[in-house]
Amino acid sequence: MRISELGTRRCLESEHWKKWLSVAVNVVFLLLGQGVASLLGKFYYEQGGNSIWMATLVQSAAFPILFIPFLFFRAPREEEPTTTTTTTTTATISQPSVTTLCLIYISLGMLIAGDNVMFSVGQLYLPASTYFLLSATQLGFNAVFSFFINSEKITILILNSVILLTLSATLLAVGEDTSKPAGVTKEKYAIGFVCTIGASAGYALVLSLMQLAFEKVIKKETFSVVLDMQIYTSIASTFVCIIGLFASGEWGDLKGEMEGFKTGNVSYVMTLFWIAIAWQMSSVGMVGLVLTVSSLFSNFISMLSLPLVPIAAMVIYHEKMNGVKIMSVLMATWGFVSHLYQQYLDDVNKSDETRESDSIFHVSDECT
Ligand SMILES: Nc1nc2[nH]cnc2c(=O)[nH]1
Repeated sequence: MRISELGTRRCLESEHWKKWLSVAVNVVFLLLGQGVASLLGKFYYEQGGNSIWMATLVQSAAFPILFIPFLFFRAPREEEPTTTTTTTTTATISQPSVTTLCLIYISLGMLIAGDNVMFSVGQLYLPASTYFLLSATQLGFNAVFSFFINSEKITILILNSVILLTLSATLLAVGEDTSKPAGVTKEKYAIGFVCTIGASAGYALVLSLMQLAFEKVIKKETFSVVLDMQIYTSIASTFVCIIGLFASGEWGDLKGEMEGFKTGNVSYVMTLFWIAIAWQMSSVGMVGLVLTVSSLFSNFISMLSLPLVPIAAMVIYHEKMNGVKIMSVLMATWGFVSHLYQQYLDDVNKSDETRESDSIFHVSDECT
């Protein structure tokens, strides 16, 4: 083996480990962020919070905290097209125009705002059991969108993991509170029902479109691309929420909501503040996983946080785990391992293909 070939192989291996490390970090961000946001979101509603637009606004409004990593990881914008070198050819990857990027960020941001508002309505109007049941459709929607929009192969392992996690989320509904939240009329219940299905489909659509934008337009795999996507879509989404907050008249009720909050004013502000931070953390993980793995995997990890919440409640509040919840956690774990194993097989296949193409000595940007 030539020394240069050995160097390239080592470099490819190090890229491979970097990818898996980045996947692990994104999984932790998404699980932790989504878990904390869900627990605190529940607390907000239980303590007397009932502003749909405020609950939606906090899902995107803390984007300015991302300016800190943005300054460190910002890649200088290339003026020239990026070139990828092989020994035989020099491929040119053209950069998308600013107009194209703006259109992508604004439309995704508006879709995200729509999803978030439906997500908040569902949580406010539905009992936990119905909410879990309906949210369980999220992965099914994503499998369909991934197939049609992202041309993903739905293998037996992926299908197995989708079915297991859907069942796991469905099981969580058993034994949960089935009574309508106080003050929820039949009409509001129906609205909550439709909105939760809409949010499940909307979230899956957003993730698949984001993957499409990364693969077909942005064509780069860096942390700065994740930050760009998260910051710019959050700006658009926050803008929509502020309009909604004023247009709905909820703005005028916020003072009363804060004063009526059972644990006090400071607790009200702190709850919203930490919900907002947790959503940013979760969203960075969510976008990062769409970029490094796929929209389906990202949605899968979002859903995984559902059965993990009872475990967190057991550790933090010493709540009892019943048999059904244990089953739900075991199914989710099996589904997770199944999905991860598919990723591993895909990775091995990719490495084999790269090795084969070593004969024409293809070298990625980082390894030249
Ligand atoms: N519908 C929906 N919206 C979200 N926003 C952030 N996470 C989720 C999720 O799991 N489902």
